Amino acid sequence: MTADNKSIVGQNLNLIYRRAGAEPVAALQDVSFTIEDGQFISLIGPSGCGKTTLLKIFGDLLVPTSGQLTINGEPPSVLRRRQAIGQMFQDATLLPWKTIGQNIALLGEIASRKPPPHEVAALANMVGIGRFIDNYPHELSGGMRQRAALARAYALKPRILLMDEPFGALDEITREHMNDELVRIWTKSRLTVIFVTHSIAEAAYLSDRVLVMAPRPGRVVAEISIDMPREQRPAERFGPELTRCAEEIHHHLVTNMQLGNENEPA
Ligand SMILES: Nc1ncnc2c1ncn2[C@@H]1O[C@H](COP(=O)(O)OP(=O)(O)OP(=O)(O)O)[C@@H](O)[C@H]1O
Repeated sequence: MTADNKSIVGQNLNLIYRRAGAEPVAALQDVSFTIEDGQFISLIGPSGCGKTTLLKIFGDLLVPTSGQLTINGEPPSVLRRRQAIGQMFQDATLLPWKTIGQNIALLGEIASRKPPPHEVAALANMVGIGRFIDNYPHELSGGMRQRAALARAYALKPRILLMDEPFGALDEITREHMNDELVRIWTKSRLTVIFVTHSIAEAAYLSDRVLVMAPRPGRVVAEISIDMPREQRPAERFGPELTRCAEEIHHHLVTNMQLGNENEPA
């Protein structure tokens, strides 16, 4: 595995949570991968396998106990200081007293790079909520609030976008629609996406590559490439090729499943 400046490289990442009076938890053990710049990667695995922990290492919110992560040749801390890491969560986390436009501009404003109104309007249009720029979050549906959160993340022009189950709270059809919207927007920008999901179908549909994880200790047990061209996927959502990929993901999840107690030491 070689580190170059056009990829994200994780080398033997270990993360142990330690708390006084409690058994240490091996949240990640020897996790290694190479992700090409501009790829769409999903992390999937049962609860407690370390997906959020890994995402936090990408976002420089946690430092690995040992091992190294470099993003385009630099540690996550450098990208974070440059505001080059965008984030999106299951909850849109919009400020309720600010309009959608103000929410989209918020992170830029905090970073002293407040986007001008035409840029905010372009971002809102990009995610399909241009008409709602002066509305407040409570006036929008869950899917529309997630669109606003996506525009807010894009406002900083990040190189990498970390998404932690962003569509997990949406109904199935809205989620499918948001998947297509995300692909449409991502295809134009081609930033690197690390996407955490519990949905096998979503992982197979969205990704260039899926990292399947298993718990106790948290580790990557399989990497599955999805080679189907993007433009074919909407018509092939339930077709044989994506179904075969979903079955492969399912196989690795089930094979590595440990029916254990979350309270057991790793
Ligand atoms: N701050 C912490 N202190 C101690 N243990 C923690 C801490 N955060 C997470 N853990 C433990 O580390 C392991 C991995 O947690 P993590 O949240 O990364 O898993 P996950 O795959 O994202 O789970 P989920 O799908 O439920 O969100 C779990 O056993 C969890 O209980």
